[in-house]
Amino acid sequence: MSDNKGVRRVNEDLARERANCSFDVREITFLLDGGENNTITRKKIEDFTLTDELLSDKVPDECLSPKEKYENAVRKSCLFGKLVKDKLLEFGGLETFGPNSFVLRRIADAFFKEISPLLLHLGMFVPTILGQCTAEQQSEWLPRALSMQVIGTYAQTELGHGTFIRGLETTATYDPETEEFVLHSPTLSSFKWWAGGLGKTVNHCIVVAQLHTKGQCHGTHPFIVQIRDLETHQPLPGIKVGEIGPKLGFNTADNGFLGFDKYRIPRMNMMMKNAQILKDGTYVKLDRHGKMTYGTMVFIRVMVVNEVAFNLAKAATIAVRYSAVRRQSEKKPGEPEPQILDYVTQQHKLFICIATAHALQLTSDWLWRTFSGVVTDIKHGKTDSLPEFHALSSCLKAISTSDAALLIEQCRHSCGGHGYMMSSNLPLIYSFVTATRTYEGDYTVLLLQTARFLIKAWEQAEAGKPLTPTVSYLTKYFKDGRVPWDSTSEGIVNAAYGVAAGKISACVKSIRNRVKTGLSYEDAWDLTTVQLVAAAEAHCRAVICDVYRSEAVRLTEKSSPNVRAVMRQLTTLYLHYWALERIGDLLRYSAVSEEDVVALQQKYEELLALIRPDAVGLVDAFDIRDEILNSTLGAYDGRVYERLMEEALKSPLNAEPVNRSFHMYLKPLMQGKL
Ligand SMILES: CCCCC/C=C\C/C=C\C/C=C\C/C=C\C/C=C\CCCCC(=O)SCCNC(=O)CCNC(=O)[C@H](O)C(C)(C)COP(=O)(O)OP(=O)(O)OC[C@H]1O[C@@H](n2cnc3c(N)ncnc32)[C@H](O)[C@@H]1OP(=O)(O)O
Ligand SMILES: Cc1cc2nc3c(=O)[nH]c(=O)nc-3n(C[C@H](O)[C@H](O)[C@H](O)COP(=O)(O)OP(=O)(O)OC[C@H]3O[C@@H](n4cnc5c(N)ncnc54)[C@H](O)[C@@H]3O)c2cc1C
Repeated sequence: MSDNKGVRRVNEDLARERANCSFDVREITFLLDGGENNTITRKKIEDFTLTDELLSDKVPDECLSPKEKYENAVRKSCLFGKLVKDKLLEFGGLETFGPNSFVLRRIADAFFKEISPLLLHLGMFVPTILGQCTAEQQSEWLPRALSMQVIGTYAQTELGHGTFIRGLETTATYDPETEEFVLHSPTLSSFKWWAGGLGKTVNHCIVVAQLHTKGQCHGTHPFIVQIRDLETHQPLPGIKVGEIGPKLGFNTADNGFLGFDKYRIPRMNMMMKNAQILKDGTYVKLDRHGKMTYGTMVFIRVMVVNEVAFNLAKAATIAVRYSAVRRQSEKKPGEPEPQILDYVTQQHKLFICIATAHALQLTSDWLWRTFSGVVTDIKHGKTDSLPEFHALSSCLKAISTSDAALLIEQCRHSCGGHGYMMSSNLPLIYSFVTATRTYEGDYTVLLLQTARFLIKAWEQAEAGKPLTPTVSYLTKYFKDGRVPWDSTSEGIVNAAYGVAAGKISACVKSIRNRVKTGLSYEDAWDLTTVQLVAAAEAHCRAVICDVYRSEAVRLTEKSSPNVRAVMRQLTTLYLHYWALERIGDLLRYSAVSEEDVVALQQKYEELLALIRPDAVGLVDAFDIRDEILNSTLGAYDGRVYERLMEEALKSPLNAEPVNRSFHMYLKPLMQGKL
């Protein structure tokens, strides 16, 4: 596939797709990056970080032993960390939580096929110091953490409890004699379990423990705990720490366990922004809201929406490019084999992935802006917006991770057998994203948190009280009756809100009817949880549809007509896809008719045909470099078969023509001598 100057040519089908694309790809890249300047900065950062010297791996990661994989990930984390520290100042400094942190997080995928053992340090340890420490504590810990003298993680979950934080068993008992806390793990189930980097990498850790002072328990609080010697890295006396073993993914993250045997830490190692222990052991609560210590979890939930949007964009890029290169079967006897992208079923599998990646990216940008507003409010002592934001971030985290995991798996299905190859990168992308559905709050648990808020909002609507923005639709749909049907995009968004309102109303009725039969409210709630989860899902879907549609319109106001057209096609496709997926709900809660359903299906199929010529251009617009995609099937040049063979030849099993097992086992078996 090289021309006579040694320049690698692009696969002809891909080249033709690009020549036929109706819009300027860069325009959509700028929209997704949040402006041309962001794209320029991103590309500069990519150029200086993605060097062959740092990235080259002689043996594919997946062919290494678990120990070698981990060591390689540590080596690369350190090289990457140093590079970032040395060079990033040129780009305005290490804004750990600014736009550059998203860029860095994405570039990190080129270094770590799975995950960096230092991710939790930057992703959770540093943010928790920022969110939970006083200014004085920050000035002690932040410089040491940012310069990587102190490397940390976040250890909340225990062997026995993850979801139910109030059930955590690790204790931190204050001793006024020595002005220290005594950390203790009273049971096996109280051992910390899961924290990333804990197994072998970190020397410090944020530990969430039940605070006891003056004979009273004040619930869970966060503490900074040194667990390893800074010189020798040996666990300190009183600390039992190790790695938890192989997992579906995250295998380079050295997730760990940790137990304490009456281990002492100074009083000031309690993170004291929201509560304090005075020297004499007096407990002072500063958090009027009550859940401010859960702040890091809210921050990560916001970040995760962005994470999964990007990972879905990666999977869609791989699957769409591969589908343009791959030819299979014949549509009519004797005709040449078509590109598999020409099968309408393939378009149905893949175009929703592109649209969802856009929907989640724009929703994530909007959520991030909303979050910034909430953080500013909190800085000014206002916590009124927190319940709504907790409900919103909980459901968006749940739905975005669940949608992304399902669609990434769909991308793998759409690549047939080759999608099952590790070298396609689809299995690793899936294993990473499917974990997001669980960590930082399980899917069902978070939707039930949102449902709690929705039921309260319904009761407020009933009482004629004003509602906060994301639930204000409940006032409009409060009265019983079906939502009028209108097949415009705006009409579909309204119907989605109508469905959510109908489902919330049904939950309220169900709980009340159950209470009338003599059940307690808790039991009535519990029996209604299947409906409550569905109501929270419907609410979240309506929010995503609404935000995606309105943000896409706003962002493309000044775009070229062709970009506006294709962006409109994608949003309309998303809305039609979900209307058809939830057609039972629409028939129940809206005035949609049988003819309307037929029209929805027809329009959906027309949209697939309209988007088809631009599909490759749309995934090119994600502008994900080959080093980050890490995929034999998805590289820009489309050299799919060549790359598959090149990677296969790197397998250690191909290093020798005959494996020793032949002489040890097969030959004796063949000769009846075993
Ligand atoms: C080197 C290379 C790297 C380069 C990288 C460069 C930069 C990096 C930068 C960024 C990184 C970006 C992203 C990181 C991405 C990925 C991270 C990777 C891995 C992450 C690992 C995951 C870590 C974890 O999982 S940590 C553990 C998380 N655990 C949980 O989430 C537990 C879930 N459980 C809960 O949240 C709660 O227990 C609960 C279910 C909510 C119940 O709580 P409880 O206290 O029991 O509640 P209670 O019933 O008493 O009261 C409920 C009441 O409280 C309100 N509430 C609950 N939570 C909150 C909240 N968070 N905020 C506000 N209010 C809250 C709730 O609404 C109820 O109110 P009411 O009574 O109804 O009024
Ligand atoms: C890859 C990965 C990395 C992680 N990293 C970290 C880390 O760095 N630090 C850390 O502290 N933790 C970490 N965790 C732990 C993670 O946060 C928890 O696993 C997660 O919060 C779920 O809690 P759990 O495991 O206790 O699940 P459980 O709560 O036991 O859930 C099991 C099932 O029970 C259901 N369930 C539980 N409670 C309810 C309820 N009230 N109502 C209805 N259904 C319910 C759930 O829906 C689920 O189906 C990580 C986990 C993973 C998978």
